[in-house]
Amino acid sequence: MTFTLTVRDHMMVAHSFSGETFGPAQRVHGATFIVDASFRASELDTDGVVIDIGLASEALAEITGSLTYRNLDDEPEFAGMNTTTERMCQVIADRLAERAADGRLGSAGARLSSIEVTLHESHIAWASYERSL
Ligand SMILES: Nc1nc2c(c(=O)[nH]1)N=C([C@H](O)[C@H](O)COP(=O)(O)OP(=O)(O)OP(=O)(O)O)CN2
Repeated sequence: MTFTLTVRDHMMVAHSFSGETFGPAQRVHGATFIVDASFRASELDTDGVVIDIGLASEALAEITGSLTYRNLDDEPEFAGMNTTTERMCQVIADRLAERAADGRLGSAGARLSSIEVTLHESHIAWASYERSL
């Protein structure tokens, strides 16, 4: 039995990719992603929630806020990395997992079984990454 709570945010970034696969996207281009973060747990807490929506929204907003309006090519942490939709799902999920581990998601952090992040890059394409906690 698994319960899921999902919150949504968005972010706007610029980036370029390395590799012939990407054609014109090897040049710097912009992307506006809708970002969905899903928190999963097998049990609800005594309030009947997986995680408080406000807490989950704040955590996601902190992360998207730290990335938005940036050219990811200029960010040292992404040096040598293609910041694809898939990769950015992993980056955001890992940052949420850090927050679960260090207590910033409150008591939910200890109950969560996994976090899944989905980035919608357009109405026809999206990617997801799920990691266990
Ligand atoms: N698996 C992924 N493929 C691509 C990603 C990605 O993040 N993951 N990103 C891009 C580009 O950033 C952009 O979103 C689309 O660029 P575009 O050149 O339009 O790419 P398309 O594959 O849609 O079209 P082409 O026919 O290759 O130009 C690209 N791929």
